[in-house]
Amino acid sequence: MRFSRVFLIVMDSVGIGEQPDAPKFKDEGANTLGHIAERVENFSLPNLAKLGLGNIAPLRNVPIAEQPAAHYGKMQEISMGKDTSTGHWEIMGLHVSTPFNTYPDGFPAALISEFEERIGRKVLGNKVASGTDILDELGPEHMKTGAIIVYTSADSVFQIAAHEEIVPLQELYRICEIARELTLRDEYAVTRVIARPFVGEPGNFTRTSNRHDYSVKPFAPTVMNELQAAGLSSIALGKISDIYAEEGITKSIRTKDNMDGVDQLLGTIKETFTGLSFVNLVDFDAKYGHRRDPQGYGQALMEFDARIPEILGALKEDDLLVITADHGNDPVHHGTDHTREYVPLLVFHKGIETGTDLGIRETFADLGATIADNFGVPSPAIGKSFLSRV
Ligand SMILES: O=P(O)(O)O[C@H]1O[C@H](CO)[C@@H](O)[C@H]1O
Ligand SMILES: [Mn+2]
Ligand SMILES: [Mn+2]
Repeated sequence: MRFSRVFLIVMDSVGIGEQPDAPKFKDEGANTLGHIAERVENFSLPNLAKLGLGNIAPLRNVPIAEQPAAHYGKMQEISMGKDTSTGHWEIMGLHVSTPFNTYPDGFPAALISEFEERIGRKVLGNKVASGTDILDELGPEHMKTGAIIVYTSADSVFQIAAHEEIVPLQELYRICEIARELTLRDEYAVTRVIARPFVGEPGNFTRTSNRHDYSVKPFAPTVMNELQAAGLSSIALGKISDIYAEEGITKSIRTKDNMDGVDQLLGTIKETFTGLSFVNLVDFDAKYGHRRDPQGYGQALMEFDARIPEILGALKEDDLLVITADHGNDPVHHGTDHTREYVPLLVFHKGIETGTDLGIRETFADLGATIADNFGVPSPAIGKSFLSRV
């Protein structure tokens, strides 16, 4: 069957157990969904369970559906990275075979001093840190001196934190553009610069939704470029337009949080178009995974689960819904970084009587290949379409 519209939900960081190559990433034993299900009291995901989530892997309180309403499986990432860009790019058909540059010891002194000169402010931090811990540590000094906070992580990110009342947003964005320009040079090759504005008082800082990401462009056309070139819609909701650096996108809408992401997706279901509507729900990752907060993560999953009936009810006969993720972020794992995990795959449309097992997909790109197949646009270089099994 061919579908007029594909609705793709990436639950950011909702992994479903370690991949065979997890030890290479120091992620043996990681299991985002599994550990949340074990740890969180009164955990249940009744609607995702009906779709077949419990058929993918054993999850406490998520029963195996006898007649799953969706096709189900899990996907393996083949790219050499476990960051958001790598995961999303692979979903849309790119194999990231050279890992992005990371900066476990902070950025080179030459880069920082050139940056300081260009922006007319000093830099604090310049190290690997959790984005909330570093505010507690350096926020007060930042407020006193006006020096900005620069930090990174296990990902290829140059993150810039500043208080909205000390560095006005427009200035922070300008500073980020300068950082973007400098770090695009081959010698640095940083994937993303991220503005991390915050508000509040020492000891009580909160980050605002004025976060903004400046990503490098995907190194080759993705399935979304092909959709756009074929005159189809490729609608980006939430962080999607940042992740693909506006490439292959016909319309984009930013979102405030997960529930707004679901609202915006429902908004596009009610519109008339042919093509893709693609949302990233980032709260799972940013608010709970990196914060190592299994309770909060569990609640966020349950809140999302509660919206599933609304989404299914709004779909038309020739719509396809796909729910997946981009990497893991096990909130009980060591450190505060992503984890190398399989991602769940749930594929729903109204005509399914009993969902079938799509197995372990060898690459996330099987999804991009399926979308390309459905719309009759050129297939990506990697990935096998599972459209005939849908
Ligand atoms: O600790 P915070 O600031 O949330 O940062 C996290 O968010 C970054 C971008 O997704 C990741 O690389 C990780 O560092
Ligand atoms: Mn992510
Ligand atoms: Mn993350």
